[in-house]
Amino acid sequence: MSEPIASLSTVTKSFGDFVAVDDLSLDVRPGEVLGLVGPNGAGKTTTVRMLCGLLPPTSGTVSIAGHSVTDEPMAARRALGYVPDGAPMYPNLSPRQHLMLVGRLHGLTDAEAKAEGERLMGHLDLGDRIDDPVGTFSRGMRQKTALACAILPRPTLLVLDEPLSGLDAPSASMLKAVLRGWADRGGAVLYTSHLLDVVERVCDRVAVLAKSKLVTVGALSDLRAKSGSDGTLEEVFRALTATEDPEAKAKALLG
Ligand SMILES: Nc1ncnc2c1ncn2[C@@H]1O[C@H](COP(=O)(O)OP(=O)(O)OP(=O)(O)O)[C@@H](O)[C@H]1O
Repeated sequence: MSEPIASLSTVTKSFGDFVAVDDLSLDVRPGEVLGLVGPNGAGKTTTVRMLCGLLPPTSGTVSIAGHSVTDEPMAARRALGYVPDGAPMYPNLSPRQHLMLVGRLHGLTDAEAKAEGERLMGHLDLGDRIDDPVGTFSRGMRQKTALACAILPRPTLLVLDEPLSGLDAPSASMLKAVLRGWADRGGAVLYTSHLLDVVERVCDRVAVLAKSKLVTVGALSDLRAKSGSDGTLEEVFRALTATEDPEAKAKALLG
């Protein structure tokens, strides 16, 4: 099997006495969209932040494209495009300024970043807003700008944390096709989401985290076999994470 594009190896992250990610080993393989799912507080964002070099692991190692995220952060970052949840950006800067910054960080010339940035923003229906401050943008517009910044340098690995939130239906459909196309062209995608129907349709493999630990990782058929459920990813997820029936919970909540 070919070398993984990204690896977390026996990674643990503690905040004081609390272990947020416990002894996690996970590979992202070339050509795949890997889904990362789990209940609220399971440790998904903490895992993604460690993978992207934004949070140092307490123990274990993380690498992207063969480069240690802690020892060779610049080389690892050059292989990575990251769209964080909520896409925090510099409010006073325009998409063009963000794209130029990203371009410089990744060794593109300003002319290359300008041309490619304009092309991407045009396809994202934001060509006419490329010089406006992102602080004036809607959530979905910021999300699209963050996506353009992430894919501008054509990274080997795309990491997206809940990327569909805020996108309108056509934009969400386009993004799903982009993820699939990215992987089909030899890149890799780590995709974190609570939208299990989308994860089921887009991802080749799914990693299930619960209570800081990896419950299992595999294709939906593997997860079905492991859970003993023959149903949708949502049903498999409930079985694997021992989540209560939502209807019963809603009844209890309403009293
Ligand atoms: N900086 C921090 N300090 C203390 N605890 C933290 C910190 N960051 C995360 N945690 C804790 O780690 C656990 C995992 O959080 P994380 O954000 O990774 O979960 P998640 O799976 O992304 O959840 P959600 O689906 O709700 O976004 C939570 O209990 C959270 O309170």
